Amino acid sequence: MAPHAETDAGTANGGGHSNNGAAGNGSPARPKFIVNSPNVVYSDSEIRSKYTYRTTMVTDGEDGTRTVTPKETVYDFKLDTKIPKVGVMLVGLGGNNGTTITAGIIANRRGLVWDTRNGRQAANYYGSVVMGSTLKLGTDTKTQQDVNIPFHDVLPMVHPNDMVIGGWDISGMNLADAMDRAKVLEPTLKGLVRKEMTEIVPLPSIYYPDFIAANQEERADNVIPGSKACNAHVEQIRKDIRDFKAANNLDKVIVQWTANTERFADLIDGVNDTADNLLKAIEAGHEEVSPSTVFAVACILEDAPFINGSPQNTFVPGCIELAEKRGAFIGGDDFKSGQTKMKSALVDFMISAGIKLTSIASYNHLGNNDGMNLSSHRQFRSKEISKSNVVDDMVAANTVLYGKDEHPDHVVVIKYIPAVGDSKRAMDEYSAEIFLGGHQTISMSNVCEDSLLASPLIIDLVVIAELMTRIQWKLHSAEGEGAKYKNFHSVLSVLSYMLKAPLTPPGTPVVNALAKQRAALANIFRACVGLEPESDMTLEHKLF
Ligand SMILES: NC(=O)c1ccc[n+]([C@@H]2O[C@H](COP(=O)([O-])OP(=O)(O)OC[C@H]3O[C@@H](n4cnc5c(N)ncnc54)[C@H](O)[C@@H]3O)[C@@H](O)[C@H]2O)c1
Ligand SMILES: O=P([O-])([O-])O[C@@H]1[C@@H](O)[C@H](O)[C@@H](O)[C@H](O)[C@@H]1O
Repeated sequence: MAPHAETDAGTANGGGHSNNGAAGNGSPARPKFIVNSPNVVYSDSEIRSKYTYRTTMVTDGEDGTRTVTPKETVYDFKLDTKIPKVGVMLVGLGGNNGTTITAGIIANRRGLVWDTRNGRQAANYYGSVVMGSTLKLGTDTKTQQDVNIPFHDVLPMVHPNDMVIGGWDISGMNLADAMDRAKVLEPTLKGLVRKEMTEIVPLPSIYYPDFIAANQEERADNVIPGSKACNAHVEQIRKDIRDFKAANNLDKVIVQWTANTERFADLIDGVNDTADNLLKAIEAGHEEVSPSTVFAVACILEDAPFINGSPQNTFVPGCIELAEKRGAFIGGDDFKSGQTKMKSALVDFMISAGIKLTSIASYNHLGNNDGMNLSSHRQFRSKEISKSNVVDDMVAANTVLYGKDEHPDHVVVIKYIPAVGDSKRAMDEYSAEIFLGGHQTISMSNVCEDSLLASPLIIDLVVIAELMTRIQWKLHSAEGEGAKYKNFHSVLSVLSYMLKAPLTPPGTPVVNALAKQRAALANIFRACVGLEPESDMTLEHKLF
């Protein structure tokens, strides 16, 4: 049966139209709700709020006493409500994730419906926290029931249907052929988007063979001359960003690395320890500067937010310092899509329930190109690190179960088995000690369609990173220079919910617990419109 003809945009799940009636054309978006508070002021182009941030400070006295003091800090937030026209440039556009998210946005934008063996399937954005989930706004005054709204409606955000997609790949294959190579999408859907996908050809990219597996060489037919870092590469990438922005009449460009996992770069004083040294190392063609770091530097210099969806240490200290100096935004590392997302939720539940997790055996096999790249040890090592560190904060927080430096055994295994393609098989075993010497073992099999789970995260990372560029803050009591509104720190740790190895501002703690990450996201956005964090205390249902 021929693929169903496209339907009106409004009929597909999740596809829908742009939000707030402002389709990324820079006009102010109509808020989905109005906060009735003296602390929130709306204008044609901004929402300003006064927000009291309440924390608790703990002081341990030398005599062993512990004093706990509530602390209040009053902030002013300013949100630019004009939704810009946003372009997304993917490094690795021709890969499984790149082709899948591109086809997915086309399908949603056009409201496509196609035949599958289970019947008709409408386009949707399931798996995107922004487009597929809700958050509690408050309590209905009449029914006393929770009022939940789409996450996307809490603040004016870019709609993925309005995003313009482009990018680079060392493989010059057009996206229709690359989509076939990826073997992720249903033929009926591919048939409906093939024409548009054929017209998208990745820009040539930089290729330094030593950083990815040798088995990737055969696809490297679309490369910019030069096999190590140089200023010309930085300038070419910057020009590509400017040209893409101009050609599509964009207000902003966000760049994401969804190219192959690189080996870790050695951290070398005098090379990548400071911003100046890193720029000099690139100019000198130092062989320890990776392609992903060159992309990051180019984006920082071009003031295009750069997000690393892979586990390598793109953000060497000099790169972070450069972003801080220039007030550019960066975020990473490594999309948290299936096996690790489940791990961070399960470990959070077990340890916070007082169950002493003693070992995690985390195995998976997959057969896509990512898996082939990871079959090379140095690239696997990057992934092993990001998949292994994801429980550290939860273990360290429970000193009842774990002594100093005590932690569960944790083994990560990834095997490449071409036959299963993108349909990764994850098998995990969690062992734990329970009451009175008992033991609990949880064995889990989790078939993760890798690209269909990871691609919606690309949307979340873009939408939230873009939103963060429109939020500024200052201390309410500040005067003089301090009274100027400032951006959030360059390192967008607010993106951690979508990432395995969250990058945080130097010296600040890493939070991997999934529920905490999501709560931080939701409550920061609530604060921008003067709303208290959702505490889930529901005293109104307990005190009457
Ligand atoms: N579930 C997931 O798919 C998932 C989850 C977490 C992280 N990741 C990471 O995301 C990345 C992409 O995953 P994928 O499944 O799409 O992999 P993929 O191998 O299908 O795609 C990677 C693409 O990057 C291209 N590439 C390699 N080096 C490049 C360079 N220097 N410049 C431009 N393009 C380059 C390759 O040609 C390929 O097309 C991988 O690093 C993977 O580890 C994926
Ligand atoms: O599912 P998850 O743990 O988030 O992460 C995935 C790994 O399990 C898989 O082995 C790897 O190939 C993917 O790139 C991704 O990193």
